Amino acid sequence: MTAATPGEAQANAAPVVLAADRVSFSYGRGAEVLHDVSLALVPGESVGLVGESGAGKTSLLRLLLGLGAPTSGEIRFEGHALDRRDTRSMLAFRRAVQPVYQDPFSSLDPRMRVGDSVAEPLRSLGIAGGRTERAARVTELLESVGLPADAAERYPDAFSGGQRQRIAIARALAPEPRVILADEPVSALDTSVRMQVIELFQRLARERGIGLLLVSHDLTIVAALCRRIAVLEGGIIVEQGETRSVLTEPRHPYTRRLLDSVPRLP
Ligand SMILES: Nc1ncnc2c1ncn2[C@@H]1O[C@H](COP(=O)(O)OP(=O)(O)OP(=O)(O)O)[C@@H](O)[C@H]1O
Repeated sequence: MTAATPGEAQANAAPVVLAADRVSFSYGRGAEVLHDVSLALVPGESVGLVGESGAGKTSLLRLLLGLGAPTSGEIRFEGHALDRRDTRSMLAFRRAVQPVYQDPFSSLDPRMRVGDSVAEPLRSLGIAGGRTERAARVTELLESVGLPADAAERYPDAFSGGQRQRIAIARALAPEPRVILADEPVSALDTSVRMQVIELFQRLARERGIGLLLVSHDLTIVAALCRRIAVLEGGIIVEQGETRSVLTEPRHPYTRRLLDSVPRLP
């Protein structure tokens, strides 16, 4: 038996922050793209969501972000079904659940200084603070993702893809989220910086007790980062569990096929 890391110990005891509970979904009158999906996120634990293109990963993420409503089943935040009419709990939800997207070139406004981009959630989510307080918070956030404080005064085009993704992560951290939902956050980056950004996610999740859902088609990255894994095929979670056991003893033929398509796992 191996000792649990602090993140794991916390995860084992922590209550579920965000969950999909028997969620099915279709776009308009189209066919169902998610069928009876259940997935739970707890503070400090990283879950990898893997599956081939079209499996429904992004659709599930959008529902977990409250950007659409399930056709049946529920998205639950802190034990309650999301209710758009309840503005107070929706505000708490929007603070607590933050996205990080795939393409750091389009997710940052090129006309906004980096500091303003990072501070934007503080303003839009009504989080207290005057100018000085916000500036100090932006400095702290940029430093926590390994960027110099003077980055705040510059524009996104002064930064590489990896640095831009760090800026996007700093912005996601601004409202002190309990969960980050990351959709292929390193697949647009050079291979050489992918692991650095992944390690940053890992460190932040551990140090700040943030739950992370990492959508990826890359099993190597999920194996490196995530304690749990959920495998989605055709809108159905065909396998879910501890990453180590799922990847060493996959039970579902689809997981085996996914594994076979990876040249070598670390
Ligand atoms: N806006 C939309 N309207 C209608 N159908 C959609 C829409 N977005 C996605 N779909 C369909 O839903 C299914 C799931 O797509 P989704 O993007 O969630 O999969 P994915 O696993 O994230 O794929 P990828 O890895 O390529 O991003 C696909 O069949 C897709 O064609």
